[in-house]
Amino acid sequence: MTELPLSADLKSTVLIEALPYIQRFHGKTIVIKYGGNAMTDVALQEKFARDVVLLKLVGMNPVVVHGGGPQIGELLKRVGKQSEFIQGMRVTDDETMDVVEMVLGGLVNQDIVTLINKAGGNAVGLTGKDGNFIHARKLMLKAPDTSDEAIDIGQVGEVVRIDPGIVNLLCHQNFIPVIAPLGVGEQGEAYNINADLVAGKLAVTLQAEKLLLLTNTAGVLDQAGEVLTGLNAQRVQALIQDGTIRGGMLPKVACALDAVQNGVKTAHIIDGRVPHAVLLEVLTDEGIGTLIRGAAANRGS
Ligand SMILES: Nc1ncnc2c1ncn2[C@@H]1O[C@H](COP(=O)(O)OP(=O)(O)O)[C@@H](O)[C@H]1O
Ligand SMILES: CC(=O)N[C@@H](CCC(=O)OP(=O)(O)O)C(=O)O
Repeated sequence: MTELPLSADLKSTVLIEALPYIQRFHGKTIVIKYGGNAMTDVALQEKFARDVVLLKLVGMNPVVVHGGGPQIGELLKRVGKQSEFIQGMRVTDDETMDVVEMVLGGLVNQDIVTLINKAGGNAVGLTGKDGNFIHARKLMLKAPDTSDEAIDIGQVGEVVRIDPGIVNLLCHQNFIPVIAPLGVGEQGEAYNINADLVAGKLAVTLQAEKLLLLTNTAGVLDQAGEVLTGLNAQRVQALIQDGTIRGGMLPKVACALDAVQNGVKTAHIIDGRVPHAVLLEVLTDEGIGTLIRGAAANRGS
C-alpha cells in the first residue's frame, strides 16, 4: 500500500505533540514488558526496537523485560513435549526448564538485544541470574476451589526481591537493559518466572513512571470483545470472578494492579500488534489499550 505524504502542517503538529511528554518523562524510567505473542512479526519488532531507542535518546530510561512463551512452546514441540499451563503459568519440569533457560536467556534475549543495537541503541541482555539480581522462590499455586491446597507446578518461581543496582548502573551508563524473566533461588537454582510478574516487580523496585505491557490483544476486552479503556481494582476483581479475564491475562492485570498500588504512576496493557505502540502510548495524546488505575490516574498521563 502506498502511503500518502503528510502535509508539513500535519507533520509538525504530530511532532510537537510529543514535546510535553518528552518534558514530563525526561529522566523517568519506563518498564516495557515485551510479550512473546507481540514479538512474532519482524517488521513490528524493528519498529518496537526503534521506539525504545527513541525513548532513550530523548532522555528517558526504557527497561525492557521480555517474555517468550510461544517461542518456548515451539521448541518444546520440536523435542516432543507439550506445553501445559495452570492459572497462566507454565508447568515446568527439569527438561522444560532447560528449554526455558535456552529460549529466554539465549535466543529471545539476544534477538531483542541485536534488534535494539541495529536500531542504534546500546542494549545489554541479562537474566535475573546475572549479578544475582532477581531473587526468587518456588511458587505454589492455590487451588481455586479449596483455600489451603497447593498445586506444585515445578521449577516456577515468584519474585522475592529485586536488587536494582545492575539495572540502575546500566541505565546511568546509557545502556538499555533487556531482561529475561529468570530468577535465582537461595541455593543458586534457576526459576522460570512469568515475565509480566517480573516486569511488575521491577517497575515497583525502580519506582517507574510507567509500566507498559505489550501483548497480542487490543487491551483487556469485555465479554463483547470491546476494549476496556480504564480499570480499577474492584472492576478487575469482578471481571476475574465472572471469567472475562482469564489465562495469560490474569498475571498481566494482577501485576499491573500491584504496580500502581505500590508507587508506579500508570500501568497500561497495550496492543503490541499496532506499529509503534510504545511511541503512541508514551509520546502522544492518544492513549491506547487499557489503563490500570491506582488511586488517581488520568487517561493521557
Ligand atoms: N479479558 C481478556 N482480554 C484480552 N485477552 C484476554 C482476556 N482474557 C484472557 N485473555 C487472553 O490473554 C492473552 C494474553 O496473554 P498471553 O498469551 O500470556 O500474552 P503475552 O505472551 O503477551 O504475555 C490474550 O491473547 C487472550 O487470549
Ligand atoms: C512461569 C511461566 O509461565 N513462565 C513463562 C515465561 C515466559 C513468559 O512469560 O512469556 P510471555 O510473556 O510471552 O507469556 C513461560 O514459561 O512461558
